Amino acid sequence: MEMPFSPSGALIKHPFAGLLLGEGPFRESAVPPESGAAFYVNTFRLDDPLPWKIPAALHSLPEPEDGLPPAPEIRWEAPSPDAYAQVFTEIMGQIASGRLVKSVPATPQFGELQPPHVPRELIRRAFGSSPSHYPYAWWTEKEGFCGASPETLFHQQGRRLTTMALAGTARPEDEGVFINDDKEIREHEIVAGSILSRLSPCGSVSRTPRRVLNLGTLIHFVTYLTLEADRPLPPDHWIRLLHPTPALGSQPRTEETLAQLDDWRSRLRCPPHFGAPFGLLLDGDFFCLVGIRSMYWQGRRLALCTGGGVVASSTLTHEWRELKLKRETVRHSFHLP
Ligand SMILES: C=C(O[C@H]1C=CC=C(C(=O)O)[C@@H]1O)C(=O)O
Repeated sequence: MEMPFSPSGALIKHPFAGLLLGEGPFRESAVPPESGAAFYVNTFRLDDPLPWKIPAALHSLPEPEDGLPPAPEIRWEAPSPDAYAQVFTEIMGQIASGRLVKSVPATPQFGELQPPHVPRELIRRAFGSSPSHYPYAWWTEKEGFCGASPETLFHQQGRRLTTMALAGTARPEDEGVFINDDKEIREHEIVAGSILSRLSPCGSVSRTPRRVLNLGTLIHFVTYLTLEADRPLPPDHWIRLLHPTPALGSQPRTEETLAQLDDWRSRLRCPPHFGAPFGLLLDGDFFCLVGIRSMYWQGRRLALCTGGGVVASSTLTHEWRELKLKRETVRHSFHLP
């Protein structure tokens, strides 16, 4: 497939409809359209007043053929552990004082894409990732982002909402100890329990037992949850109810803990869209990803951002290694060295 792409666009892989490309220019709206297609693009803080982006045209793209052009050269800078170590210490202090149970600091590695390549070429490289990943992208002429996320915030079909708790990370070869690791189990159960308690007042909820999701280069714990809602509610309601789950946000989630996380993220220079909901509304069906495993760009400057859950038993070295492991996974999903 030739690389499109229109000067502005959006792309997502939908579980049933496949790979869909929205071509700009987009009409922006505070509310979703009654019918047709609209992308939902917002920041982690949900501060875009017009998050519904209605494309000029929507195209279905064929499954990617094999074969990619050689990888573009990217000059990566070594990520600096100092700011991360400082934030980690502050989070552990908040946990020790009982004000916080969990938080998810996220930090980027910066790089410079070398000419003649442009970052939009990266989008095509994320298409061919495994069936457990959903490629997504959003771009204008000057900036954009692209990733392949294994995490859905929810999929809304009528009154049914399917969602997941995805948290707890290890290398696939460590699965034997991972499944017995109290810290990873606790990190996961904080997320699953929080989603369950947010959804329970809204209807009848069921959850699967915790299991291991193998993504090839990483494993996670995953729990799937399904809600049959008592009444139909618009996508924005569910976005605000669920985002951020403690897989990306702080537990407990209060104005104060959200503001604190915002401060940590900006000190770590985390891109504003990292971990935000990214979705597609298609005639009443709304599929929404959590925007992780991604790269962000302005001009040729790139940021590859990753985060990881911090709980009472976390250690700095372990967390720093996990961020590195996740960055390697992102590079792998973009077929980059
Ligand atoms: C925040 C990220 O991952 C989340 C999803 C799965 C496992 C996670 C973890 O174990 O910390 C994170 O909650 C990321 O990849 O940047």
